[in-house]
Amino acid sequence: MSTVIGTTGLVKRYGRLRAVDGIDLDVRAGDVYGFLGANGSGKTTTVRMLLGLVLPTEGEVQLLGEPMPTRARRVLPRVGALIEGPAHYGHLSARANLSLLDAAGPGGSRRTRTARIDTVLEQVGLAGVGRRPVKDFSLGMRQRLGLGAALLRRPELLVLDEPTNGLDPQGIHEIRDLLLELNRAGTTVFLSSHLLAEVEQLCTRVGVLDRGRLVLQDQLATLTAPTGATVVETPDADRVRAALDGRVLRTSVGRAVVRGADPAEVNAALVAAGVPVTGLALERPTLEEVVLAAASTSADRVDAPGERSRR
Ligand SMILES: Nc1ncnc2c1ncn2[C@@H]1O[C@H](COP(=O)(O)OP(=O)(O)OP(=O)(O)O)[C@@H](O)[C@H]1O
Repeated sequence: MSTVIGTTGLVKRYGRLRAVDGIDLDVRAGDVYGFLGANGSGKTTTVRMLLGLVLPTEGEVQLLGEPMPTRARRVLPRVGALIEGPAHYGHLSARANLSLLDAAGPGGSRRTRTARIDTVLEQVGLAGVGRRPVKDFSLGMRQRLGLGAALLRRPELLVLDEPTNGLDPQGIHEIRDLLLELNRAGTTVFLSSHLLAEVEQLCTRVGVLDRGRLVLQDQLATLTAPTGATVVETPDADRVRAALDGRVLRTSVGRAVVRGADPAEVNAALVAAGVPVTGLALERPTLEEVVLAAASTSADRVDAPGERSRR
Protein backbone atom coordinates (compact mmCIF):
# COMPACT_ATOMS: atom_id res chain seq x y z
CA MET A 1 0.00 0.00 0.00
CA SER A 2 1.40 3.40 -0.90
CA THR A 3 2.72 5.75 1.76
CA VAL A 4 0.69 8.93 2.09
CA ILE A 5 2.60 10.49 4.96
CA GLY A 6 6.18 9.43 5.57
CA THR A 7 8.67 11.11 7.85
CA THR A 8 12.25 10.11 8.54
CA GLY A 9 14.11 11.22 11.64
CA LEU A 10 11.85 14.23 12.05
CA VAL A 11 13.09 16.59 14.76
CA LYS A 12 11.91 19.99 15.95
CA ARG A 13 13.98 21.75 18.57
CA TYR A 14 12.89 24.87 20.40
CA GLY A 15 16.04 25.99 22.19
CA ARG A 16 17.01 23.03 24.37
CA LEU A 17 13.60 21.38 24.08
CA ARG A 18 13.24 18.58 21.54
CA ALA A 19 9.49 19.07 20.95
CA VAL A 20 9.61 16.36 18.26
CA ASP A 21 12.42 13.92 18.69
CA GLY A 22 13.27 11.87 15.61
CA ILE A 23 9.97 10.36 14.49
CA ASP A 24 9.33 8.06 11.52
CA LEU A 25 5.64 8.28 10.65
CA ASP A 26 4.21 5.80 8.20
CA VAL A 27 0.64 6.54 7.09
CA ARG A 28 -0.68 4.51 4.18
CA ALA A 29 -3.39 5.11 1.61
CA GLY A 30 -6.81 4.28 3.07
CA ASP A 31 -5.73 4.57 6.72
CA VAL A 32 -7.62 6.38 9.41
CA TYR A 33 -4.51 7.10 11.42
CA GLY A 34 -4.84 8.19 15.04
CA PHE A 35 -1.90 10.22 16.28
CA LEU A 36 -2.18 9.98 20.06
CA GLY A 37 -0.24 11.82 22.69
CA ALA A 38 -0.61 13.65 25.97
CA ASN A 39 -0.86 17.43 25.98
CA GLY A 40 2.50 18.89 25.03
CA SER A 41 3.82 15.64 23.54
CA GLY A 42 4.46 17.31 20.18
CA LYS A 43 1.38 16.48 18.10
CA THR A 44 0.62 19.98 16.88
CA THR A 45 4.27 20.67 16.11
CA THR A 46 4.37 17.48 14.03
CA VAL A 47 1.16 18.36 12.18
CA ARG A 48 2.58 21.80 11.42
CA MET A 49 5.76 20.27 10.04
CA LEU A 50 3.75 17.88 7.87
CA LEU A 51 1.97 20.83 6.32
CA GLY A 52 5.08 22.95 5.88
CA LEU A 53 3.94 25.53 8.46
CA VAL A 54 6.95 24.88 10.68
CA LEU A 55 10.36 23.89 9.35
CA PRO A 56 11.93 20.74 10.81
CA THR A 57 15.24 21.12 12.61
CA GLU A 58 16.24 17.75 11.13
CA GLY A 59 14.68 15.01 9.07
CA GLU A 60 12.37 14.71 6.12
CA VAL A 61 8.66 14.82 5.35
CA GLN A 62 7.00 13.22 2.34
CA LEU A 63 3.35 14.01 1.71
CA LEU A 64 1.52 12.13 -1.05
CA GLY A 65 4.90 11.04 -2.38
CA GLU A 66 6.32 14.58 -2.58
CA PRO A 67 8.95 16.18 -0.35
CA MET A 68 7.69 18.91 1.95
CA PRO A 69 7.93 21.83 2.19
CA THR A 70 9.69 22.10 -1.20
CA ARG A 71 6.67 20.78 -3.12
CA ALA A 72 4.06 22.44 -0.92
CA ARG A 73 2.41 24.31 -3.79
CA ARG A 74 1.87 21.07 -5.64
CA VAL A 75 0.87 18.92 -2.69
CA LEU A 76 -1.24 21.15 -0.49
CA PRO A 77 -4.16 21.54 -2.95
CA ARG A 78 -4.61 17.76 -2.54
CA VAL A 79 -4.65 17.98 1.27
CA GLY A 80 -7.38 19.26 3.58
CA ALA A 81 -6.16 20.49 6.93
CA LEU A 82 -7.65 21.56 10.22
CA ILE A 83 -5.19 22.84 12.76
CA GLU A 84 -5.67 24.20 16.27
CA GLY A 85 -8.02 27.19 16.43
CA PRO A 86 -8.99 27.58 12.77
CA ALA A 87 -9.14 31.25 11.75
CA HIS A 88 -12.30 32.70 10.23
CA TYR A 89 -13.69 36.15 9.49
CA GLY A 90 -15.95 36.70 12.50
CA HIS A 91 -18.24 39.27 10.90
CA LEU A 92 -19.03 36.98 7.94
CA SER A 93 -21.33 33.95 7.76
CA ALA A 94 -20.08 30.37 7.42
CA ARG A 95 -21.05 30.42 3.74
CA ALA A 96 -19.22 33.69 3.11
CA ASN A 97 -16.13 32.35 4.84
CA LEU A 98 -16.16 29.21 2.72
CA SER A 99 -16.81 31.25 -0.44
CA LEU A 100 -13.72 33.33 0.21
CA LEU A 101 -11.62 30.23 0.69
CA ASP A 102 -13.11 28.56 -2.35
CA ALA A 103 -12.52 31.62 -4.50
CA ALA A 104 -8.82 31.44 -3.66
CA GLY A 105 -8.51 28.15 -5.53
CA PRO A 106 -9.43 26.90 -8.98
CA GLY A 107 -12.86 25.40 -9.35
CA GLY A 108 -15.24 26.31 -12.16
CA SER A 109 -18.41 28.32 -12.56
CA ARG A 110 -20.26 30.24 -9.89
CA ARG A 111 -22.90 27.53 -9.81
CA THR A 112 -20.29 24.79 -9.30
CA ARG A 113 -18.75 26.76 -6.48
CA THR A 114 -22.13 27.36 -4.80
CA ALA A 115 -23.01 23.67 -5.09
CA ARG A 116 -19.63 22.72 -3.60
CA ILE A 117 -20.15 25.01 -0.62
CA ASP A 118 -23.72 23.73 -0.12
CA THR A 119 -22.42 20.16 -0.02
CA VAL A 120 -19.74 21.01 2.52
CA LEU A 121 -22.13 22.98 4.77
CA GLU A 122 -24.47 20.00 4.69
CA GLN A 123 -21.65 17.54 5.42
CA VAL A 124 -20.46 19.38 8.51
CA GLY A 125 -23.95 20.14 9.78
CA LEU A 126 -23.98 23.90 9.24
CA ALA A 127 -26.51 24.09 6.41
CA GLY A 128 -29.09 25.71 8.69
CA VAL A 129 -27.06 28.58 10.18
CA GLY A 130 -27.84 31.00 7.36
CA ARG A 131 -26.42 34.51 7.67
CA ARG A 132 -25.34 34.28 11.29
CA PRO A 133 -21.88 35.79 11.68
CA VAL A 134 -19.20 33.34 12.72
CA LYS A 135 -18.34 35.47 15.77
CA ASP A 136 -21.63 34.23 17.29
CA PHE A 137 -20.73 30.57 16.70
CA SER A 138 -19.99 28.16 19.52
CA LEU A 139 -16.58 26.48 19.65
CA GLY A 140 -18.13 23.35 18.19
CA MET A 141 -19.64 25.28 15.27
CA ARG A 142 -16.30 26.91 14.55
CA GLN A 143 -14.70 23.50 14.56
CA ARG A 144 -17.32 22.27 12.08
CA LEU A 145 -16.59 25.26 9.87
CA GLY A 146 -12.87 24.52 10.04
CA LEU A 147 -13.56 20.98 8.97
CA GLY A 148 -15.78 22.29 6.17
CA ALA A 149 -12.90 24.42 4.93
CA ALA A 150 -10.67 21.34 4.94
CA LEU A 151 -13.21 19.44 2.85
CA LEU A 152 -13.79 22.08 0.17
CA ARG A 153 -11.25 20.69 -2.27
CA ARG A 154 -12.31 17.04 -1.89
CA PRO A 155 -8.86 16.21 -0.57
CA GLU A 156 -7.10 12.87 -0.96
CA LEU A 157 -5.67 13.36 2.51
CA LEU A 158 -7.22 15.02 5.56
CA VAL A 159 -4.86 16.18 8.30
CA LEU A 160 -6.85 17.09 11.40
CA ASP A 161 -5.47 18.37 14.68
CA GLU A 162 -7.92 17.46 17.47
CA PRO A 163 -10.94 17.58 15.13
CA THR A 164 -13.60 17.05 17.79
CA ASN A 165 -12.26 19.74 20.09
CA GLY A 166 -15.18 21.70 21.55
CA LEU A 167 -17.88 19.41 20.19
CA ASP A 168 -20.56 17.84 22.39
CA PRO A 169 -21.09 14.03 22.35
CA GLN A 170 -23.66 14.25 19.57
CA GLY A 171 -21.34 16.44 17.51
CA ILE A 172 -18.43 14.06 18.08
CA HIS A 173 -20.58 11.19 16.86
CA GLU A 174 -21.57 13.12 13.72
CA ILE A 175 -18.02 14.08 12.86
CA ARG A 176 -16.90 10.51 13.44
CA ASP A 177 -19.52 9.25 11.00
CA LEU A 178 -18.52 11.88 8.47
CA LEU A 179 -14.84 10.96 8.67
CA LEU A 180 -15.66 7.26 8.27
CA GLU A 181 -17.84 8.04 5.26
CA LEU A 182 -15.06 10.11 3.66
CA ASN A 183 -12.59 7.34 4.36
CA ARG A 184 -14.87 4.75 2.74
CA ALA A 185 -14.98 7.00 -0.30
CA GLY A 186 -11.17 6.88 -0.48
CA THR A 187 -9.86 9.73 1.69
CA THR A 188 -6.90 8.94 3.93
CA VAL A 189 -7.43 10.53 7.34
CA PHE A 190 -4.69 11.52 9.77
CA LEU A 191 -5.99 12.90 13.03
CA SER A 192 -4.25 13.92 16.20
CA SER A 193 -6.05 13.38 19.46
CA HIS A 194 -5.51 12.93 23.15
CA LEU A 195 -8.77 10.96 23.39
CA LEU A 196 -8.14 7.22 23.44
CA ALA A 197 -11.81 6.33 22.99
CA GLU A 198 -12.06 8.52 19.91
CA VAL A 199 -9.05 6.88 18.30
CA GLU A 200 -10.18 3.39 19.28
CA GLN A 201 -13.58 3.91 17.65
CA LEU A 202 -12.37 5.58 14.51
CA CYS A 203 -8.87 4.54 13.58
CA THR A 204 -7.32 1.62 11.73
CA ARG A 205 -3.75 2.57 12.55
CA VAL A 206 -2.29 4.23 15.61
CA GLY A 207 0.86 6.15 16.44
CA VAL A 208 1.63 7.17 20.00
CA LEU A 209 3.80 10.17 20.77
CA ASP A 210 5.41 10.38 24.19
CA ARG A 211 7.43 13.50 24.93
CA GLY A 212 8.33 13.97 21.30
CA ARG A 213 9.09 10.30 20.57
CA LEU A 214 7.00 7.85 18.60
CA VAL A 215 6.82 4.99 21.07
CA LEU A 216 4.27 2.91 19.17
CA GLN A 217 3.02 2.65 15.60
CA ASP A 218 0.91 -0.22 14.33
CA GLN A 219 -2.48 -1.40 13.12
CA LEU A 220 -5.12 -1.04 15.84
CA ALA A 221 -6.19 -4.64 15.22
CA THR A 222 -2.65 -5.86 15.88
CA LEU A 223 -2.27 -3.77 19.02
CA THR A 224 -5.53 -5.05 20.45
CA ALA A 225 -5.22 -8.64 19.19
CA PRO A 226 -6.39 -11.47 21.49
CA THR A 227 -3.95 -12.28 24.26
CA GLY A 228 -4.54 -16.05 24.20
CA ALA A 229 -6.79 -16.02 27.27
CA THR A 230 -10.57 -16.20 27.74
CA VAL A 231 -12.61 -13.89 29.96
CA VAL A 232 -15.37 -15.65 31.85
CA GLU A 233 -18.20 -13.62 33.36
CA THR A 234 -19.70 -15.42 36.28
CA PRO A 235 -21.39 -14.61 39.59
CA ASP A 236 -18.90 -16.94 41.28
CA ALA A 237 -15.30 -16.42 40.15
CA ASP A 238 -13.95 -18.60 42.98
CA ARG A 239 -15.76 -21.65 41.61
CA VAL A 240 -14.07 -21.06 38.24
CA ARG A 241 -10.75 -21.29 40.04
CA ALA A 242 -11.81 -24.53 41.71
CA ALA A 243 -13.12 -26.04 38.45
CA LEU A 244 -10.20 -25.07 36.21
CA ASP A 245 -7.38 -25.61 38.62
CA GLY A 246 -4.13 -24.01 37.47
CA ARG A 247 -5.59 -22.32 34.39
CA VAL A 248 -7.05 -19.23 36.08
CA LEU A 249 -4.72 -16.29 35.52
CA ARG A 250 -6.62 -13.79 37.67
CA THR A 251 -10.06 -13.10 39.10
CA SER A 252 -12.04 -10.02 40.05
CA VAL A 253 -15.65 -9.49 41.07
CA GLY A 254 -17.84 -11.30 38.54
CA ARG A 255 -14.91 -12.16 36.29
CA ALA A 256 -12.17 -14.73 35.80
CA VAL A 257 -9.45 -14.78 33.15
CA VAL A 258 -8.55 -18.28 32.01
CA ARG A 259 -5.56 -19.45 29.95
CA GLY A 260 -6.61 -20.73 26.51
CA ALA A 261 -8.22 -19.04 23.55
CA ASP A 262 -11.13 -21.41 23.03
CA PRO A 263 -14.22 -20.02 24.82
CA ALA A 264 -16.35 -23.03 23.79
CA GLU A 265 -13.93 -25.43 25.46
CA VAL A 266 -13.77 -23.26 28.61
CA ASN A 267 -17.56 -23.08 28.65
CA ALA A 268 -17.92 -26.84 28.33
CA ALA A 269 -15.52 -27.43 31.23
CA LEU A 270 -17.36 -24.94 33.44
CA VAL A 271 -20.82 -26.25 32.57
CA ALA A 272 -19.63 -29.80 33.30
CA ALA A 273 -18.51 -28.61 36.74
CA GLY A 274 -21.85 -26.85 37.31
CA VAL A 275 -20.35 -23.33 37.38
CA PRO A 276 -22.79 -20.63 36.19
CA VAL A 277 -21.44 -18.65 33.21
CA THR A 278 -23.06 -15.39 32.06
CA GLY A 279 -20.57 -14.40 29.38
CA LEU A 280 -17.45 -15.56 27.54
CA ALA A 281 -15.05 -13.64 25.32
CA LEU A 282 -11.50 -13.73 24.08
CA GLU A 283 -9.36 -11.40 26.14
CA ARG A 284 -8.01 -8.39 24.25
CA PRO A 285 -6.03 -5.48 25.67
CA THR A 286 -7.80 -2.15 25.37
CA LEU A 287 -6.00 0.63 23.52
CA GLU A 288 -5.71 2.39 26.86
CA GLU A 289 -3.76 -0.54 28.32
CA VAL A 290 -1.51 -0.67 25.25
CA VAL A 291 -0.81 3.05 25.39
CA LEU A 292 -0.21 3.10 29.14
CA ALA A 293 2.30 0.29 28.73
CA ALA A 294 4.15 2.18 25.98
CA ALA A 295 4.01 5.81 27.12
CA SER A 296 5.44 7.15 30.32
CA THR A 297 3.67 10.47 30.77
CA SER A 298 0.23 11.20 32.10
CA ALA A 299 -1.97 13.63 30.22
CA ASP A 300 -1.40 16.55 32.57
CA ARG A 301 2.22 16.00 33.55
CA VAL A 302 4.47 19.02 33.21
CA ASP A 303 8.22 18.44 33.16
CA ALA A 304 10.67 20.90 34.58
CA PRO A 305 12.35 23.01 31.88
CA GLY A 306 15.13 21.09 30.19
CA GLU A 307 13.80 17.63 31.14
CA ARG A 308 13.32 16.55 27.54
CA SER A 309 16.59 17.90 26.29
CA ARG A 310 18.50 15.99 28.97
CA ARG A 311 17.33 12.57 27.84
N1 LIG B 1 6.84 27.99 19.04
C1 LIG B 1 7.24 27.32 20.12
N2 LIG B 1 8.27 27.78 20.86
C2 LIG B 1 8.71 27.10 21.95
N3 LIG B 1 8.18 25.95 22.38
C3 LIG B 1 7.15 25.44 21.68
C4 LIG B 1 6.64 26.08 20.52
N4 LIG B 1 5.62 25.34 20.03
C5 LIG B 1 5.50 24.27 20.84
N5 LIG B 1 6.41 24.33 21.82
C6 LIG B 1 6.61 23.34 22.89
O1 LIG B 1 6.77 22.08 22.27
C7 LIG B 1 6.12 21.06 23.02
C8 LIG B 1 5.13 20.32 22.14
O2 LIG B 1 4.04 21.18 21.85
P1 LIG B 1 2.83 20.78 20.90
O3 LIG B 1 1.89 21.95 20.86
O4 LIG B 1 3.34 20.26 19.63
O5 LIG B 1 2.17 19.58 21.71
P2 LIG B 1 0.76 18.89 21.53
O6 LIG B 1 1.00 17.43 21.68
O7 LIG B 1 0.10 19.35 20.30
O8 LIG B 1 -0.02 19.42 22.80
P3 LIG B 1 -1.56 19.92 22.91
O9 LIG B 1 -2.39 18.70 22.81
O10 LIG B 1 -1.56 20.55 24.27
O11 LIG B 1 -1.77 20.91 21.81
C9 LIG B 1 5.48 21.74 24.22
O12 LIG B 1 6.35 21.60 25.31
C10 LIG B 1 5.38 23.18 23.78
O13 LIG B 1 5.43 24.04 24.88
